[in-house]
Amino acid sequence: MNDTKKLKYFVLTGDPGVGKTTIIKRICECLQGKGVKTSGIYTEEVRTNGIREGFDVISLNGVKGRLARDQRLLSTPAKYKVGKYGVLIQEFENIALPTLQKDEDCKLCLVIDEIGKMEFYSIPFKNRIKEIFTNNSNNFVIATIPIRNSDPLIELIRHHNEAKVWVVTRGNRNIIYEDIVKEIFCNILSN
Ligand SMILES: Nc1ncnc2c1ncn2[C@@H]1O[C@H](COP(=O)(O)OP(=O)(O)OP(=O)(O)O)[C@@H](O)[C@H]1O
Repeated sequence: MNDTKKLKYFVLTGDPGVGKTTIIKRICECLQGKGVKTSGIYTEEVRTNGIREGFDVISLNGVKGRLARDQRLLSTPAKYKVGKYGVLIQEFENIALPTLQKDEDCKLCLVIDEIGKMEFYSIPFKNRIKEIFTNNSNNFVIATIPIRNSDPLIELIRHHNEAKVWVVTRGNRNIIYEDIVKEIFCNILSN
């Protein structure tokens, strides 16, 4: 029997640093090139002389802020930490939240790379994610989630009946892009 399930959520997971953000950027370029409206965020490692200092959050329209930094680089200790990194919630929210506004008038593709422990220290962000994955909007979503079991909301996303999840590996990261794009267009065009 054919699987005719309608998909709204296109989710990537995989080990840290395997290439998820790189794939999402390619997908966004492709969607934008075909006239699909996109909005959202990427997160990226920040390294100096090869040493990881933290992570930035970058909106699709190029506005950048800090998501987390090595505590030793912060003048004021952060309230929330993940490993050695202090999470800069306000800076993250300033960039991320405006990009994830409701937009019911058109077929918008929201891009959320990533939905994880650091980001969930922001309650407004977590609430918005919950809303995105539990309401009935027109929006499509491309998101990344951690490979390991974590927050119940992340597990809801992983097992959502309107989601397809791809596990990115070093073996498939150069070819998986085509399958994801095909699936997205199949669902966007048939909606
Ligand atoms: N297909 C690829 N071939 C070679 N190098 C790659 C490929 N994809 C990504 N990389 C490199 O691997 C590094 C990590 O890539 P990327 O940030 O996309 O991974 P990620 O899974 O999103 O990481 P994170 O878990 O930190 O979010 C980058 O330096 C990137 O240039």
